[in-house]
Amino acid sequence: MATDFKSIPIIDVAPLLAKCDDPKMVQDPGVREVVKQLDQACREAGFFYAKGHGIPETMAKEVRNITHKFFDLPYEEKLKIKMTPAAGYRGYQRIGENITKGVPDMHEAIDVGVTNSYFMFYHFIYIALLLQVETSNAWKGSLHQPSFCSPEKECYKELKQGMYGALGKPMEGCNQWLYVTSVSHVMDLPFSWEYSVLSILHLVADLKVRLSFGVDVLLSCNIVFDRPHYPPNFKELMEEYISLCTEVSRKIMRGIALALGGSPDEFEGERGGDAFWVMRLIGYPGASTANGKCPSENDIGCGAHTDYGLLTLVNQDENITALQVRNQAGEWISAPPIPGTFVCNIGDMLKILSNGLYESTLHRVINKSPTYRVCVAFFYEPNYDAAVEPLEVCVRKSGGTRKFEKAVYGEHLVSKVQTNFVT
Ligand SMILES: O=C(O)CCC(=O)C(=O)O
Ligand SMILES: [Fe+2]
Repeated sequence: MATDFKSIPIIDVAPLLAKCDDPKMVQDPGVREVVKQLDQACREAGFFYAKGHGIPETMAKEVRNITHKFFDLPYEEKLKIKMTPAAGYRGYQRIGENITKGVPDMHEAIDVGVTNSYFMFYHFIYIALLLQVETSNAWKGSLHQPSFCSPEKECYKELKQGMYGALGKPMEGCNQWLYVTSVSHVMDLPFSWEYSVLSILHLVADLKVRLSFGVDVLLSCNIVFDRPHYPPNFKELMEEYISLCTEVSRKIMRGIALALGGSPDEFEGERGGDAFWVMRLIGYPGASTANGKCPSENDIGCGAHTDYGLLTLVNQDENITALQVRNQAGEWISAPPIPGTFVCNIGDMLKILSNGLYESTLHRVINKSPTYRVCVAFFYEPNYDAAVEPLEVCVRKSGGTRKFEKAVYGEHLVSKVQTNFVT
């Protein structure tokens, strides 16, 4: 339950992170202190700054810099990976395309995926499959929405076709990111024989598909083949960043499990052992003071909302205060950037699991500065098919009444994504 907090606490999570896979972690005085602070912050604000998380500030900054570079690309380039329902809600959303409570948000965004180590292998399989297509008409349909997913780690964690049946269907799709398939993109990368050979093979496969199926397939091939020019080294950086954020989140969640009075692995196994995650790069244009107009409360970068899952790590641009968190009295409390920290907040699923002991607090973004602001938000979620309900220990602690029905995380995500996205 949120209170009338006036500022957001800063927690040094280093002692927790150092010991959190130690079977004796519960007895460690450093861990206990962090757990106590987490409990207070999650009860009172639902928000805290995490310092001592171990992800170097140089890396966090590089991630933001590269995000700036992506949004600096010409609009036509960014549109090449436009987000659509058919693409499993992955890709680029232009300004105003994200909707919060019926109002278009003044931000642009991309949900990012990056190539994993099986990248080359998948590509060769892909090419081989494409070269076979002319022999089977059945491939026509699947080419429109490729039935095998791209070899990326997903912006939304990868959901393979059929993985969760009807529940997973809306989020299936290839992340429209870092598909190193066009010569133009290859030119952006340091020279490598592998990429060059791959690129030529892709072109051959593409040509063969076009000859076989004509214009209809040509369109879908363009979706696959025509990628924007990405800033170089994006892949390696994001891959590493995502894996570090996943690990930091898992460890903080072990502390939060203790804070709720559970065992450290409360959010593992069927609840979060295969945690879904989403990485969202967001760009908020600077407030325009042109034609004498003052930046107003109407220029909402992102309308008041709660996050959907367990824990969010927000990596925000330096020197611009734009994120605001609502306290119980309805006041908006600023969460200015503090170098070396993540702003962390709990999501709807943790609110349910904690039986309301912890709040998923409303927050919003208003960029009143004239400078373009980026934020890289990493959302750590339960397993996609997790049935989430209040933990017994939390029901007991909160007077014995269950305050929430069981919710399936994937359903919650899909309903949110579908209402937040305008086609
Ligand atoms: O831009 C920010 O600081 C936060 C963005 C946010 O709240 C979100 O994407 O859920
Ligand atoms: Fe949020």
